[in-house]
Amino acid sequence: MRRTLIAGNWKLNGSKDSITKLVSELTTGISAVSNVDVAVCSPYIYVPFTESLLTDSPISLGAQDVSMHASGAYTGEVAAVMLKEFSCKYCLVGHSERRAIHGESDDIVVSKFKALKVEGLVPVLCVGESLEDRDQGITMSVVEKQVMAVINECGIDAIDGSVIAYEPVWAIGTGRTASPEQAQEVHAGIRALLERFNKDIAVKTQILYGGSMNPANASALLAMQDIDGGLIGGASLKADDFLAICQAA
Ligand SMILES: O=C[C@H](O)COP(=O)(O)O
Repeated sequence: MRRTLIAGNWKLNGSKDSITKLVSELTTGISAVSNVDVAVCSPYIYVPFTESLLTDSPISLGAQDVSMHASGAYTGEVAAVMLKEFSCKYCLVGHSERRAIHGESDDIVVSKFKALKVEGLVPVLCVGESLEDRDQGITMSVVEKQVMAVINECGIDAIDGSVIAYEPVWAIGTGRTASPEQAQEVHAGIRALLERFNKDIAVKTQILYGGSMNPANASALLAMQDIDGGLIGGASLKADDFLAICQAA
């Protein structure tokens, strides 16, 4: 049986003060949550600070991005081995904001995915279609292409121990959520794709939904058969909302 994972993506938000308050509220409230894996993905600069605040907490730490390189003359980059040194368990790769704003291609996403696997971090591979893609009826082929980029280069075994997050671009930060049925259809499609290569890995892999998930819609989304958790943006910045989503799971 797959465990549920609720991961907060703080994006470019926070300060020492606000993170101290948020993590304090989360670590207090998390005792009421059971049978759910919970993680927060901090901005790089606050990773060590967040690590110290999470000491002895069941909440795992994650990062939002990683360099495809292990070391060297890559100004401004942060390597997977560095994230590991500060207890990051998870790291996002291929978030739509990085694909769209920073021009990250599938090739770059795959290289980052590989860099994380080398260091034993859990990549959270983000995939999803734009509104235009959905209107053209090509949602599944867009998502399959993004997942296949990793399988073609790294092999299906690399998906084992990784997480996939389906995030329709049109639902991110817009308040517009995919309906549970729309999300389930894509999640089932992703699982069917994995199953073509390896049934066990398909059954084991956690597939998260992301895109305006909040306390009001979380239960219905998380009740769907192939939705194994959430990647939460805006609502992860408010402890009450994030904890309510964890409880809904
Ligand atoms: O990584 C999180 C997603 O981009 C969802 O963000 P959101 O919950 O603010 O829509």
